[in-house]
Amino acid sequence: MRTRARIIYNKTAGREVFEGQLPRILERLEGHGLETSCHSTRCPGDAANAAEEAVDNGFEVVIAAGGDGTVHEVAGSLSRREHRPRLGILPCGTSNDLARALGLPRNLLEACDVIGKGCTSRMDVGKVGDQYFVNVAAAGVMTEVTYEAPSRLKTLLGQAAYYAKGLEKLGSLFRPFGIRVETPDRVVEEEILLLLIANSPSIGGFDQLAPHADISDGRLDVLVVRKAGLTDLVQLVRAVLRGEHLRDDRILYFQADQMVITPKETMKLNLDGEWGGELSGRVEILAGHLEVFC
Ligand SMILES: Nc1ncnc2c1ncn2[C@@H]1O[C@H](COP(=O)(O)OP(=O)(O)OP(=O)(O)O)[C@@H](O)[C@H]1O
Repeated sequence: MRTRARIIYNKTAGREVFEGQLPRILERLEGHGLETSCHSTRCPGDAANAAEEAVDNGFEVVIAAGGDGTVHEVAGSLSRREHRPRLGILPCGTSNDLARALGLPRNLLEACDVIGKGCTSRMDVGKVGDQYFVNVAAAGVMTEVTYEAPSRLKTLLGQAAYYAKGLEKLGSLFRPFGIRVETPDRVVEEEILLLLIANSPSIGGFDQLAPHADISDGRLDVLVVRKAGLTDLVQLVRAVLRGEHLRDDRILYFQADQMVITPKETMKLNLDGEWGGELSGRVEILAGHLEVFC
């Protein structure tokens, strides 16, 4: 019996290279003994619905082809279910943070081979309220930029779109916000600029922003940038690029498997680069929740 796989692809992701390669991708997966069928997403949110349908229809493998936004939607739908098909990823987005954390090849045919060879491992999934994330939950400075950079602009300009949108918002970017983060072994209560709760080390194209984050360690890595001025931030970005930011007093970094977040004002939550509602409530890690080809 051939394994039934459903490919859910976002043709608007990254540099829109996926559809042109689709015949070769299908051929490659079929060559590995997979019986494949496809769904092209029609709009934001459609990948989540398509993944729900794939589970209902008994597919054993669901392949997310796109960037982190597409993987976020697919992984979220799988994570909600009791019976969870294996997750494959064909990275064709702009940042592809999760694919990089998993060490997947950027070449789509080679990524098909990873799925075809059938080697998998268990991956942790983060949960905030009733929503899921695979890379990062974030709030504060710069995080609003990612979901406000329209996907067409991101496709055309790649990473530059984030920065273009960031510059446009400079005025409001550096406003600190009060927050309380309570984990089983600490309480952080102060004014901060940025909160990152990371499951993987690569975030927004920065490879080592949360350097100790591991997709399968059953823990979340919390990186807090304390209230700081523009000059401090410039120094911090330099420290990030040198991989020295964890030694900086303006940064707090710790690990936890659960926490309760209470912001002092309404804050937007960004999940894997997508709009995630309002920040607050319980955040936890679901250890080994998804089986992923890697
Ligand atoms: N047919 C579509 N038209 C417009 N937007 C879509 C469509 N299908 C999906 N989307 C949305 O496109 C957005 C971007 O997708 P995705 O994250 O996969 O690519 P990316 O932004 O290029 O990559 P990355 O997140 O890795 O930087 C997501 O918010 C997704 O919901």
